[in-house]
Amino acid sequence: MQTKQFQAESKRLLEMMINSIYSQREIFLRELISNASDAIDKLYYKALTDDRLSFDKDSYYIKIAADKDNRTLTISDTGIGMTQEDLENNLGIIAKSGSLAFKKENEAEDGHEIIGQFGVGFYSAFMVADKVTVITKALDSDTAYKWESSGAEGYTIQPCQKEAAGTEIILNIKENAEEESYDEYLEEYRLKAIIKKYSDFIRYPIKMDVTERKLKEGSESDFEEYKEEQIINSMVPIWRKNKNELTPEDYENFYAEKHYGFDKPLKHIHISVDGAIRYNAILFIPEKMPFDYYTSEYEKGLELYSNGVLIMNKCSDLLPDHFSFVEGMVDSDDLSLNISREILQHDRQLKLIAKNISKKIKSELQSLLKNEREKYEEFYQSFGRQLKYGVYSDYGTHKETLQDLIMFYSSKEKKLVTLDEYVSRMPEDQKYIFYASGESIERIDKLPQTEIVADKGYEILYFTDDIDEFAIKMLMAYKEKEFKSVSSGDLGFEEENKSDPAEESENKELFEYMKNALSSKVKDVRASKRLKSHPVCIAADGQVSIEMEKILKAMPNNQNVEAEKVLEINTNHEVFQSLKNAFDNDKEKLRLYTNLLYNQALLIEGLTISDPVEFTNDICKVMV
Ligand SMILES: Nc1ncnc2c1ncn2[C@@H]1O[C@H](COP(=O)(O)OP(=O)(O)OP(=O)(O)O)[C@@H](O)[C@H]1O
Repeated sequence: MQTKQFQAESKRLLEMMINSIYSQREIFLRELISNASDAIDKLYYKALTDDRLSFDKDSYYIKIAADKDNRTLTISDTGIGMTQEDLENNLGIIAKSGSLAFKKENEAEDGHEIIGQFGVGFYSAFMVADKVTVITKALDSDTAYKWESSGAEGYTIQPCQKEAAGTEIILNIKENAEEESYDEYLEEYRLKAIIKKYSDFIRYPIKMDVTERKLKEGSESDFEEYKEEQIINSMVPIWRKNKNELTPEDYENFYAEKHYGFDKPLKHIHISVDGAIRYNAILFIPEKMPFDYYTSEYEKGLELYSNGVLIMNKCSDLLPDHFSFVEGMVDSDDLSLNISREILQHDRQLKLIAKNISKKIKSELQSLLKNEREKYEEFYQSFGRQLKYGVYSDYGTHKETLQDLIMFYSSKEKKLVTLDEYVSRMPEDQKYIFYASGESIERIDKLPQTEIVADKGYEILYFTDDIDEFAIKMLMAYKEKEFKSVSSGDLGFEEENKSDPAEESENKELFEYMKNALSSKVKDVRASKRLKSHPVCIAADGQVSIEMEKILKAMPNNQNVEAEKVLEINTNHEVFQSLKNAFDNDKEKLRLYTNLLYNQALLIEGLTISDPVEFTNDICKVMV
């Protein structure tokens, strides 16, 4: 018989499983039961949507049988089974290759990380077994097949005998090693506990022959043992259970079993609605960002069930983009089983559910922000960008919903603050909500433009994400207070508007000369009203700010949009005296100084200078 090779990635995963020192080996049973339940689900779904098939719920179950003498543990199901081709495709290749490829760079060699972070499914059997045999017969098929593997060297497939459709997975449990005991996976009480812990809500009965004791017939003190088939799980789906009966661990186990995320959820939301629309939902706000979250690979959506039957894995219509990080499921009796994606989009019920869910997520986030600030900030580190993106997208349609959930770093508080917090402590004379944009908090801290606003004692919000300024432009104002960049032309300060006409006309020619020297690079050169200790800065007139220019330039379809730059000179700085002297005595020197100041201002802003060699030559000219 020919031994076939595993696909390279499967082999690696398998080796990790075999050598695993993962502490939670017990999850293999959860994985195998979950696969069995999925297989019955598939059959159930088929029967419900195909008139030729009938589904008698009672004859569908999962059975767990331990045989201590032969050291085997068998998990059988009466599900849809697998064809020879299915066996090749499902058990020889891993579907989640993307996650494995990602983990390659990060994982610990023993596979600890990968097991903890991703559902490893079928292969987890190799954590406890040194040989795995799968006997399966697909629905509508005449032949059954046996798949067998003792590990990474490969697997065999051959025809075999099996009466009914379904799958039987036989694990040859490893011998105990020095520090590892595997016997527990053959113990009734242990298996029962594992099933209860992870698979209690599985909708099909998980049966097991359990040893019970009874009084011997005719005796009053002698007991005898006997075996009795029992259903171990309660079979009530967790989402149909009363919230009061459930513990946080129940939700965490459900999250892990469903592979919603590789972290522990930050928060769960259990919804039961029984009114014009009826549905149950369990939603999770993850703690950590999925590795592909901000990529096009990420698929948002909730699992959609109709009366307990899974009809769609990722129903994207249930979640708006700004809450795309939410994981979970919705079950409604009011949806048709035969529903297609296209029909779903227009389904009134589904739209109502989606709207309802959105409201619920918002209010949960608000209460998290109010009552568990630290947790919210943790959440915000991962998904804040998505919320800000939500403010900006769809022409600002969702800005009202989201404006109280977004936060920015505050110059005064040195931490994230909400817009409401900012506005509520604004001094009476402060007209605007001030913000400054830059690459990082450290860089913004040093921006010359922030000086005068900070000196007035006003708080400044730091915008460090690409999306920040775009979102704020969409918001325009919060509680009637407009947003104002510290770099904008008019900061609305009284003294700013008081200028000395004599001084202005005196400097007019100098600035005109400097502007011409810089030709089209700047729109204007003027005396700064915001600089205190720094000699120079660049400000932007008009709609496009310097930060926005940087972002737009970095985009692949860059339209060459540029900010209208204004070079601002601090007339109280000593450098200004040098400029005046040069203007009176040495125009060539003024030209040199102008170029230097302009390039300095660009560098402070984090912009690139067009000719670095010329810039360094200019510095040398000043030195010699
Ligand atoms: N008991 C079973 N009956 C029928 N098919 C099965 C059974 N067990 C596994 N399979 C098939 O093998 C595939 C691979 O299983 P595996 O557990 O590795 O990943 P998965 O279940 O697809 O993913 P996940 O574990 O993340 O849900 C399944 O998708 C299914 O098609």
